[in-house]
Amino acid sequence: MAMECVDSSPSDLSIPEIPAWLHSYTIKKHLTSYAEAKKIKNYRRAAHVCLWARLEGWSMFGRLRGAVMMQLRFDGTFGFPGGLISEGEDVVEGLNRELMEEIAWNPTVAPVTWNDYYNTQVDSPHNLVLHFFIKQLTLGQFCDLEKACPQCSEYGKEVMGSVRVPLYTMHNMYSGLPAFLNNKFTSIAKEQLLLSLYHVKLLSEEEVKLAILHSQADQHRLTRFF
Ligand SMILES: O=c1[nH]cnc2c1ncn2[C@H]1C[C@H](O)[C@@H](COP(=O)(O)OP(=O)(O)O)O1
Repeated sequence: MAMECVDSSPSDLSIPEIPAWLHSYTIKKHLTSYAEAKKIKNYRRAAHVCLWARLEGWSMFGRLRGAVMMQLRFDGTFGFPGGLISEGEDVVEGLNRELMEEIAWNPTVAPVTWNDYYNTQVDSPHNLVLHFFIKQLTLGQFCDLEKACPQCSEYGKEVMGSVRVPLYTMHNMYSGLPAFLNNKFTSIAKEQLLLSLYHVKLLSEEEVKLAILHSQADQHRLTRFF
């Protein structure tokens, strides 16, 4: 018997416009509205969130603009916190539950809500609907969360730790964000990272383009070398 699905989503969820140059690089799966995604049968649903905070200042490596959280997963890839939504579970409730398990998130402090919804992509080969959220925290909340992460129930199991994404590019034009982009990411997490950085204006169009270009340039150098 099919289980009744709880759904607290508002009827007017819209998808933010993605400029063509970014779309071609970041939208690797079928982009769809939340309403359309709800009609898809026999797919599992997952929800992940980019948690970030604004941060002014400089380090010895470059300008600090913000703190963006990703996590090293059990399989050695990077991804955003979140996970599979149980059958019949509301997406936002399921996401907050996953965050409690994976990063010791306290949903009473700053719950992820539908106001943080960003978009939905359908991963057909894997029968997965991927909902993505972007949530801004205060820097204090972000730092508290970083400290709490190792206390989560999945620490050392599904989650090997949280990381801050380096948002600067160093003088060699590779170290920092371009090098980070050459890590292995799960599913569409790398594309979601670039979308998030552009969407919340932590990076300009030019900076996103350069980060992509410099990460690719290094791959080509390595290919030539070997
Ligand atoms: O960060 C991500 N962005 C997009 N899709 C992702 C991300 N992390 C995982 N995924 C995909 C690939 C996985 O098979 C499913 C389920 O996610 P996961 O976090 O592994 O789920 P559980 O924690 O095991 O519930 O989503």
